[in-house]
Amino acid sequence: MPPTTPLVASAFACENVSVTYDTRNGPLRVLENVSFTCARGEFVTLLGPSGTGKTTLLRILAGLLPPGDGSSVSLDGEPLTGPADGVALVFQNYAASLLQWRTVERNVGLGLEGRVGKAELGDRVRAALDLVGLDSRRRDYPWQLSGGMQQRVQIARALVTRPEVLLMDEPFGALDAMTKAQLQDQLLELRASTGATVVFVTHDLDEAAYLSDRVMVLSGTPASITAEFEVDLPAQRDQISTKELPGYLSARHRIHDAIGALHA
Ligand SMILES: Nc1ncnc2c1ncn2[C@@H]1O[C@H](COP(=O)(O)OP(=O)(O)OP(=O)(O)O)[C@@H](O)[C@H]1O
Repeated sequence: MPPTTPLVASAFACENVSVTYDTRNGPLRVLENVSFTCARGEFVTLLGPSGTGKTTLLRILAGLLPPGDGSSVSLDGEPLTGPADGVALVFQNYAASLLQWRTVERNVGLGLEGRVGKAELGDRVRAALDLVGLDSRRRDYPWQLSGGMQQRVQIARALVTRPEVLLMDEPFGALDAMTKAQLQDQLLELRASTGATVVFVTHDLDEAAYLSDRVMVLSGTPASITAEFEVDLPAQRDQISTKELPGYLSARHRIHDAIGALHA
């Protein structure tokens, strides 16, 4: 019998990821036997109380932190041994992530400088800025932009590398509700047009229900995945009508119950 091939290949496969930090007060076990796979093109959200290890897990997926002994993490079937090509990170703190003395276009082009010719660099930077609606502001400096615009610059900087995977750590956490909703929709459009895999960290359960294909709740000390479910919604989402669908309400309830159970 021929070997069975999965319908959708895994982007990430994590097995028994455990992390212990050395701290002044001795070893701190943060993650314990975290195992999951994430399919290519999937939008997976990590949710959980502050300090449970969501950023730690994202840093492992980014290849910035080695998984502990006995753990394995692979990307597209290859063991992850460091930062991989095709993986981009977006942080919550856009102001600290952008170089304030460089123009918007020179911030966006940073990761490509010296790697592609000048003409290609210019074209790709403009295309990325166009995707986030900021081409007209390319000669401005970050400090001349609103918070939402600065976050879009950070997203453009990730997109310019044409990532297959976007790792996003509370990217909209510091934004007002309207800007947040706009950027959520832009992210869904970008993801639909690029087919990128997204691993997204948030504290916002509405955001998790609206954006995700799957939600994983991380909790405990040390933390593990204590709840996980699919979000049953059409790929095309809308801030008003999607939030009236039974699939959205049910996802919201389930996340609420999973988080609520943590405080019981
Ligand atoms: N480099 C480090 N050295 C020592 N301890 C660390 C380090 N990085 C994180 N920690 C600790 O590990 C735990 C998990 O931190 P992490 O930032 O991964 O949590 P989080 O779930 O992302 O938190 P939040 O939701 O507040 O951003 C915390 O107790 C934190 O203090």
